[in-house]
Amino acid sequence: MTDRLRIALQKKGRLADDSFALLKKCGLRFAIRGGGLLARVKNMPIDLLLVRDDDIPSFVANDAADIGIVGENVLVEEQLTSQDELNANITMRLGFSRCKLSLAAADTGKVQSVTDLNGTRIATTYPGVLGQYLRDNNIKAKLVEMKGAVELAPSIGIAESICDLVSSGATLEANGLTAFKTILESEAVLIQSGRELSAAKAALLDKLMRRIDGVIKSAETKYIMLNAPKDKVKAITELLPGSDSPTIIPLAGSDDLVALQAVCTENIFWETLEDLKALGARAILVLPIEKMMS
Ligand SMILES: Nc1ncnc2c1ncn2[C@@H]1O[C@H](COP(=O)(O)OP(=O)(O)OP(=O)(O)O)[C@@H](O)[C@H]1O
Ligand SMILES: O=P(O)(O)OC[C@H]1O[C@H](OP(=O)(O)OP(=O)(O)O)[C@H](O)[C@@H]1O
Ligand SMILES: [Mg+2]
Repeated sequence: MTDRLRIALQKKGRLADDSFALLKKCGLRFAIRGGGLLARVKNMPIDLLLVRDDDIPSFVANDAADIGIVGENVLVEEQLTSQDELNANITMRLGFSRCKLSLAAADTGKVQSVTDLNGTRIATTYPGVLGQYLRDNNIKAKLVEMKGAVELAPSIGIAESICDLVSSGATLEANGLTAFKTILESEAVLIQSGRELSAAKAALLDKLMRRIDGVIKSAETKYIMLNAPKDKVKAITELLPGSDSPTIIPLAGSDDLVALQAVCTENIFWETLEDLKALGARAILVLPIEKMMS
């Protein structure tokens, strides 16, 4: 096999754009064109394999790709349904494409909670995860497997409830359904097999993972600058999320005010700014951080 690191990515769909954006923020230069199934990264020995998301775990497990980006839901489903043990595991959580795999039913139907599921039919595209949940909870129900549009199942009379992905809840609402139990929480994950990589690929993967880590951290991290009364510095510092040692600088021409600057590793909400202001902080600036490496 070549010494270029091969990354399997979803070609088109809910994961695709965020996966491409993440790699671009890590400094990879590539262009995704119409029908291409393989994209070469111009400035690093990396190839991108562009495929359906369902194929990503098995491609990684079978050495068609070194790593992949896929929804945790798809990985777990493949782990539970593949004939042999799937040689693909999570190396890193990526924090985007967050969704839940939930059980849902119509408000007016006979299924309102988990205890009503015995003897009913549940429509799903996740027979592996749902089957495992039912076995673990000793529930006997019939699975109706569908390839998509699962939310339609109750209204067309082929199931009393469904088990499908929920994010905003808009699709459930549009179909008159309400979720009553989450059985899996999911986000995009970086996956890898247990096979050893060549030294060159391992070093490249290490570098890529450090950059991904930096991109994820910097997305949440902010730099805050403000002027504060000297006697309120301690109270103000305690309000700053995820910041332990701010820089304090004297302000020219002022004995009672100082400038305070700090890196906050968590999001700063409007409420925090209002609380800072109430403590006497002024000229508050919150700035994004483009890159970070610790
Ligand atoms: N509404 C949603 N909000 C956020 N993430 C979602 C949502 N729906 C799905 N996802 C995540 O994105 C992944 C891909 O979803 P998508 O709908 O693009 O899959 P697909 O139709 O199976 O695509 P493919 O054509 O690649 O097989 C899902 O497996 C899940 O992890
Ligand atoms: O809670 P919501 O924000 O409404 O999202 C949930 C919907 O999103 C996904 O489908 P998608 O729109 O990707 O369509 P598909 O299943 O046909 O690919 C999922 O299968 C749900 O139907
Ligand atoms: Mg798919």
